[in-house]
Amino acid sequence: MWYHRLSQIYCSIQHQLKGGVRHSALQFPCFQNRLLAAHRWQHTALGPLNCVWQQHEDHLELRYAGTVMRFDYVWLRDHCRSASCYNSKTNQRSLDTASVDLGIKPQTIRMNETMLFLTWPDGHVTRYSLEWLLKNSYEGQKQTIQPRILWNAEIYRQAQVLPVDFQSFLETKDGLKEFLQNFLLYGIAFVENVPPTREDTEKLAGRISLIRETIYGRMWNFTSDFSRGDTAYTKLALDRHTDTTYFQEPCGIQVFHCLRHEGTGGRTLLVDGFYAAEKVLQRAPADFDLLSKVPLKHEYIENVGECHNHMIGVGPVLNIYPWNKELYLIRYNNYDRAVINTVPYDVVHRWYAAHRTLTTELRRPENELWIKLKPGKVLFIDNWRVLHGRESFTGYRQLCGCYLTRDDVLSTARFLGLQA
Ligand SMILES: C[N+](C)(C)CCCC[C@H](N)C(=O)O
Ligand SMILES: O=C(O)CCC(=O)C(=O)O
Ligand SMILES: [Fe+2]
Repeated sequence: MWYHRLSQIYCSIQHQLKGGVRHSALQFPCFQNRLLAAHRWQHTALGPLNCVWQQHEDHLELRYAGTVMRFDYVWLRDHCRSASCYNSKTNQRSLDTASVDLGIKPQTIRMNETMLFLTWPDGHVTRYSLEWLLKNSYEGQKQTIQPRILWNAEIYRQAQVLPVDFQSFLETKDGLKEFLQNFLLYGIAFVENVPPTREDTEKLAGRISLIRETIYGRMWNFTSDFSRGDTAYTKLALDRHTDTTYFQEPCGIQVFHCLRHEGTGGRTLLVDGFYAAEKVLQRAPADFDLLSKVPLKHEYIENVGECHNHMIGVGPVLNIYPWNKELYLIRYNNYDRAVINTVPYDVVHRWYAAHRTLTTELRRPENELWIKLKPGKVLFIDNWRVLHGRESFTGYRQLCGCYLTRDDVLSTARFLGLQA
């Protein structure tokens, strides 16, 4: 499962951090059997038996805080945090990994209540805190999933997520943190009382990230003048989609600020793509699997005025981390999807069926959140998760905004202590 409810996540994190479960080796029947193995289980000498370990031919096995972890010896040597192997001022490795013997084994292993000590054949000593190992092991990582609240219109409305005030966003750490927490949980967040100018919108963006300059510029201001060869620059309706699917790395975040609209229509549609994908996973797991495996191209070809652009991005609709199956990016844009020539005809047909299943979920009316963007209210959209669209409109409508680099937004969130 790539998705867990928030409470479960917090629970398991707390559980890990506090080392909630402390077992002795003998409480586990399977451990008794393992005692018969060539290498015997060892445990910490003093106090509660909260950690047991066993030295195998090619790895070290550790049971700590209810988790069985297995560490490759080269890995243990490579991650040594001693002053000569790791520069803790720059947080960079100094050790030349290529100089580590791939058959390396520790000469001695020792442990106290909180630390593991390994002495290597050349006498070098590596120390690890058990908490660090737990946090950084493969087995620990498998359990870590970005906390998210998947939503449909009802869930989002019920949550009554408040917009953050412009001043508080710009001037207080709490305002910024609240905003980012909302953004991470829901994939959308609002700032209100923003002066309706491009400069103030830019100021907002600069508070959390670098602006990602693209073929559309840095800050863009657009209206229905067809100044660019794309439907966005018309009055036509746009079905739900994610942007810049034709980049090798689609833009992480999109910022929208409607500066003016004198006319009718033009409401914004938002749909949580991860919510829809989860429904596909539950109802048709084979479709989910296919959507995560079939690579597709998206393409942007523009030859209007001075603008000559030809972009191609390749990747599946659903992108999941291979180690924990967590969904992290959805690429969905039927306008910009290119010719499918990456898979044979029979797979193509199954892919169309899977795409239909996802589209059905994305189009369920109860999953649609419709809002009218107004001057002063700025919307941030996680373009890797939440799809946007718009109703057709009449009259003069001017939108400004920008794309943000995802790395920088997440970096700001982490700096504020959020899990991102
Ligand atoms: C936001 N802004 C008007 C600058 C760009 C519009 C990009 C539209 C494109 N079809 C896509 O979905 O990526
Ligand atoms: O006009 C709008 O509200 C949004 C258009 C759009 O999808 C875009 O600019 O990416
Ligand atoms: Fe768009």
